[in-house]
Amino acid sequence: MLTGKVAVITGSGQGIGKTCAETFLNNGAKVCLSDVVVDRLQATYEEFKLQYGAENVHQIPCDVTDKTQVEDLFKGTVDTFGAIDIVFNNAGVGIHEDWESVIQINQIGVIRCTYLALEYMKKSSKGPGGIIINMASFAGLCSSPLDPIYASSKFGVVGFTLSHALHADVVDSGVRMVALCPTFVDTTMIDDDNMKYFIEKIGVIKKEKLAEVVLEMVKDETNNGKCMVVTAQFHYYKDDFPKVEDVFLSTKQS
Ligand SMILES: NC(=O)c1ccc[n+]([C@@H]2O[C@H](COP(=O)([O-])OP(=O)(O)OC[C@H]3O[C@@H](n4cnc5c(N)ncnc54)[C@H](O)[C@@H]3O)[C@@H](O)[C@H]2O)c1
Ligand SMILES: CCCCC/C=C\C=C\[C@H](O)C/C=C\C/C=C\CCCC(=O)O
Repeated sequence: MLTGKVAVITGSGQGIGKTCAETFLNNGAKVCLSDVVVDRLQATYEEFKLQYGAENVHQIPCDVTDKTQVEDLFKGTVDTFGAIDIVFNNAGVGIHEDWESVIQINQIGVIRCTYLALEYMKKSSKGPGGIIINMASFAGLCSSPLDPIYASSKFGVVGFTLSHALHADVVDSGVRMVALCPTFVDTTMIDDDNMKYFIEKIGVIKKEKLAEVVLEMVKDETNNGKCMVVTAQFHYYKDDFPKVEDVFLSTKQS
């Protein structure tokens, strides 16, 4: 159970973010919903307020590319619920005509939210500690010619998360930092003819199943610096990323 815990989820007006919000609420957490699309956010907020009570759900519109809005998101959550224990940096876009905005939203947005959330969560700032889950993708672990920019943004999230988890600012902060790499999930993001071939080959993850894995990650207090891979068939922490000391220790001088 997550009773007494407070979660912030970016991009939670629909899709994976909305389903994870529902799973957290069902497990006793208070949730601050957030999205750049305000009418979608409002509709989800109204739905959850009826179902879970106004004391358990809050909404703050936020574009993760805007520093002031991200600051207002975390400050507003603490003002409303008293603290932040869980941040799910989920907001993202798929195939998009403007490649620079994909990097801005999917990669820089995650980095910005991580830095600002840490200020409210770390124990040295009298925060409660907790977990920051950064949404990447299986496309952040393999070459994906369908959309190299999307893949690049997600490789960036994996690299940042695994590296920042080991940074001096994080290791003693009481905050765990974890990356999430699902294959295709049943949201409108995958409504694209070019993806059909791959989807038929590897299948689709149900949002509800992915949300259960996210819940498992929240409850696992030993997962700092790990990367969770989720497929339609199984999920596991990928543990074969070399660490810098492994690379240097295994390098023979010629
Ligand atoms: N659906 C998949 O197959 C899949 C697989 C792996 C990873 N992902 C990732 O999961 C995340 C959620 O995707 P989804 O499938 O639920 O898609 P979705 O389109 O249903 O949801 C994404 C949400 O993010 C919001 N958003 C977009 N830009 C934003 C911004 N600048 N600021 C704040 N919010 C913004 C959207 O309004 C939307 O509500 C994304 O990061 C995506 O890359 C999706
Ligand atoms: C790589 C697909 C880019 C499309 C972006 C839109 C939606 C993304 C959804 C998921 O994040 C994709 C997840 C896993 C796909 C991984 C590999 C597929 C390889 C396809 C290719 O060869 O490009």
